[in-house]
Amino acid sequence: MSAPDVVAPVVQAAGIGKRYGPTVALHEVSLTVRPGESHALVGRNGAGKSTLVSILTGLSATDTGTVSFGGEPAPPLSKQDAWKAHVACVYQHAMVVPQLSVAENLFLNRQARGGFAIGWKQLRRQARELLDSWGVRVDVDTPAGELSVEDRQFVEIARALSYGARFIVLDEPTAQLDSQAIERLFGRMRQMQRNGVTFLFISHHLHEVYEVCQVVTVLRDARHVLTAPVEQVSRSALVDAMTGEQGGLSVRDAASRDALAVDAEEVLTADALSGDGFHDVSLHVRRGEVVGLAGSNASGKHEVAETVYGLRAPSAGTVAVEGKRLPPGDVAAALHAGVGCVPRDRHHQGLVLEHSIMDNATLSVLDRMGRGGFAPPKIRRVRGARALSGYGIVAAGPEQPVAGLSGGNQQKVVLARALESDPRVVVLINPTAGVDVKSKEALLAVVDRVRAEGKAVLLVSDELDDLRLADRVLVLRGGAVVAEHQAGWPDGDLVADIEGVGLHD
Ligand SMILES: Nc1ncnc2c1ncn2[C@@H]1O[C@H](COP(=O)(O)OP(=O)(O)OP(=O)(O)O)[C@@H](O)[C@H]1O
Repeated sequence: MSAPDVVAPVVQAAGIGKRYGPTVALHEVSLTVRPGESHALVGRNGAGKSTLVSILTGLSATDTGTVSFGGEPAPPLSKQDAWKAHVACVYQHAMVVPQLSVAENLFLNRQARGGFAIGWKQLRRQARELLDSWGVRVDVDTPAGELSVEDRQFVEIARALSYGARFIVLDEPTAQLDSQAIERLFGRMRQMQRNGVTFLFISHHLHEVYEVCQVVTVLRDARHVLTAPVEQVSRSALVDAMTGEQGGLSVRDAASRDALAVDAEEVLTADALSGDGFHDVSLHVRRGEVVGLAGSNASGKHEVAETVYGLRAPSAGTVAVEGKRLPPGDVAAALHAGVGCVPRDRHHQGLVLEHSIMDNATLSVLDRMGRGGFAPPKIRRVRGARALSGYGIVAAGPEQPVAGLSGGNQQKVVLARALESDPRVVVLINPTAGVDVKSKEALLAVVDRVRAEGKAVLLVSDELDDLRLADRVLVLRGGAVVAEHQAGWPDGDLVADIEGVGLHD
């Protein structure tokens, strides 16, 4: 027998099937993850990745098939502590109690184990020892809600390890991290891998799969289509496996478009804006122009965009649409003045999860569609159906609650909603977050169309592919605009400005 067969897989799922009503989320899916590897799980939005993870982590039951850990059958779903000893998933969204300290989050509900209570001093010491032992440098007294996304993820990983799990699922862990934080995460993953931790890594950024994983599994339309060492699968073969088509990807570059009309009038004016995390930022966006904002997460780019669409009030400066000043910090007024937005956090600012696609897609335009803010269901249904086809949303129909959509499909609903009101200014914050490579193309084509219609677009993104659409990109660092690049910029120049390093440093 060869060596790999001797060691039982960390996890083995065989013949997994799962339905949600009429939707087949998984059909006869199998997955084997070997100890010590970082195993990528990729697929288009709605392919079944999150559903598989919920089964592998004991959150939902399978309809068919089995799961085993280290060759032993998985515990019954009622024994959640036993699952925790095998596996944990770190999600994009925090699974910590924000008001409680890091130490409390780490040892919550475990203080009285074994019949004796642990004192606070001991709890803090244990927390510190745990974090130290995995090289996580976070103050244990910090309220968890104040942690950066990066630190919160490390704390959640450490918590999982403290339960004895050596198999960690990372569900789109890089989605909210800037490039430096991503490098730190990957460094930490490699280090933990050397210490016997196995990862299942979900990402829509395929280059990350090549950077940090050794094996990749592809799901497509609820089915397993491929498992192979990453060095045996080219990027285009991976995209083909995900889409079931041949032909790779194409993203348009703003540099290839006709130049803006010289007399295109200014639609969005932000004048000498200052606020929490930024100062003296001015923006002038004309009809049919896409202006990109780039920078690290601490650069202030999100805060500037959120001030433009009224989520934050500036401490100084003004925002105007077609010369009319907007009242500060008033989202509703910005919306009425013609500002549509894709917010940073779709769960808290973007969607009403328990409502249907058609309700969410028409949310911001209700007052224009019918008396008293209630659109007739027929109109909502038609518009919902239009959103499904126009944005390639995978769903049972316009009446499906948004909560039952995959993450990427939820993001498409947010974009549909932002544009439904036919705004003059569109503020997009990470519009392709969580969106699969192929859908990304379609969404970026929407941005191109919006520009052609003469809207002014402010596009905040961490992704160079997204920023390629911009006629010019402003780079923020330390809350101020430090550089401006016209379309056609070389990647290296933009990245150097974002990171604040000279190209030849
Ligand atoms: N709670 C639910 N109710 C109804 N349908 C659901 C539910 N959860 C998932 N689905 C459906 O199951 C299918 C698989 O979804 P899943 O979330 O596993 O996809 P995914 O691969 O994780 O996608 P993404 O990359 O967009 O996160 C989708 O068609 C989705 O709409």
